[in-house]
Amino acid sequence: MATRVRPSSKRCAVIGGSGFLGRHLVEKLLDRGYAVSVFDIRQGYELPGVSFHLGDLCDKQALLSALKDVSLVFHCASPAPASDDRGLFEKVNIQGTRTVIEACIESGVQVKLVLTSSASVVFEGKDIKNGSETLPYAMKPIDYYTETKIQQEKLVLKACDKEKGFLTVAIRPHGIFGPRDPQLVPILVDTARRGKMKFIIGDGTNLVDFTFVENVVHGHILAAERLRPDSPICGKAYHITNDEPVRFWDFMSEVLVGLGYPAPRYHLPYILVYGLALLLWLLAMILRPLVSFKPTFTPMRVALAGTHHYYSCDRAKEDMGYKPVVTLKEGITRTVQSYPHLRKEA
Ligand SMILES: NC(=O)C1=CN([C@@H]2O[C@H](COP(=O)(O)OP(=O)(O)OC[C@H]3O[C@@H](n4cnc5c(N)ncnc54)[C@H](O)[C@@H]3O)[C@@H](O)[C@H]2O)C=CC1
Ligand SMILES: CC(C)CCC[C@@H](C)[C@H]1CC[C@H]2C3=C(CC[C@]12C)[C@@]1(C)CCC(=O)C[C@@H]1CC3
Repeated sequence: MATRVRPSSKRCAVIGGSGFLGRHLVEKLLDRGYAVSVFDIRQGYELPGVSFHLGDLCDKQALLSALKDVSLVFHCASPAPASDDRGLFEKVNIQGTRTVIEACIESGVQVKLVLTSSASVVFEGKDIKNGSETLPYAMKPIDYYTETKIQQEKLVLKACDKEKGFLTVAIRPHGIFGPRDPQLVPILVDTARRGKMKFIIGDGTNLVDFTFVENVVHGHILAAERLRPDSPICGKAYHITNDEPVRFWDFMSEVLVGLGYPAPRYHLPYILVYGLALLLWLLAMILRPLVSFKPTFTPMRVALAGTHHYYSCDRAKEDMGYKPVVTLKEGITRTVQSYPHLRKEA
């Protein structure tokens, strides 16, 4: 039988470390003196102190070699939420997460696993105001992404086992934004460039959480460093946001105007746009064998744009001393400045 080596506490692995959040997390971990192994299907960059292991998280052998001598694992890999490939979400988020758990348990004596979940696991397209972690999981998840994020979070929290020395925690961010984000700002600008950002869905007063990426990273590192057998955070989920709910359309307008595009002005009734988005989504499904088109206004995006959904961070404040490190205003300024290539040309 192979001898088990107690891993170095300053070596950690980031699964999905080539992605937007993953790379910000890797950079902060390096600053804090960790040596980092990145496991991802692609290598997005190079950094001193980081070793890359290319592979699919569904492949246990590949994972085991990346997790060698590692005592702390962050799992922030996922297919893009905009995908409609149900099979891929099930394979990566559910089967893949099972494989990650097995690999962690097999790889060491004491391993901590920090999962990036999502506050959307409780969102069903209806208003949520200051929602706490006691809200039940969505009974009717709004898309495959959310459906599989729920299963993923359940698997990770259930696997927490102090006896076996396997400790887990889930971080639930919402609406992550910041430099190098491949989704929010690029999709917004693309929609504006195609002349489709003229309308406000609903009355425009709905409050939403957007979270600057460095605050999400801060929440992950606090959780990792406080995850001990005697800590109250074992096996629990934590909302991590900017703790500054903002009107969805004010946030969008500030980013658009910051990049030189006009803010949306005309109002459309929520129910009308949601109905149209649903119809388009159904059409895209039916016609998929013949033509392939991806509607910009998906039912999920319309629901996110037209309802209140903001979450309480009280549990993270109490159990881990969480406090956002960058304000929303500062986060927006830094984000806008980081996208010179997306500015409207004069
Ligand atoms: N972006 C957002 O607003 C929010 C994101 N999240 C969660 O945060 C996490 C990180 O998201 P982002 O950084 O925005 O996404 P991203 O798409 O930039 O990064 C995901 C990374 O996972 C990797 N990956 C995908 N499938 C893989 C596989 N089978 N094996 C190994 N690596 C694989 C990708 O190559 C990519 O580098 C995800 O779990 C996502 O569900 C949660 C709440 C909000
Ligand atoms: C076309 C416009 C109506 C909206 C453009 C902006 C959107 C692309 C983003 C606004 C809120 C974002 C968001 C996510 C993705 C990008 C947005 C829809 C998530 C779905 C990403 C994954 C999650 O876990 C939850 C996020 C909620 C907010």
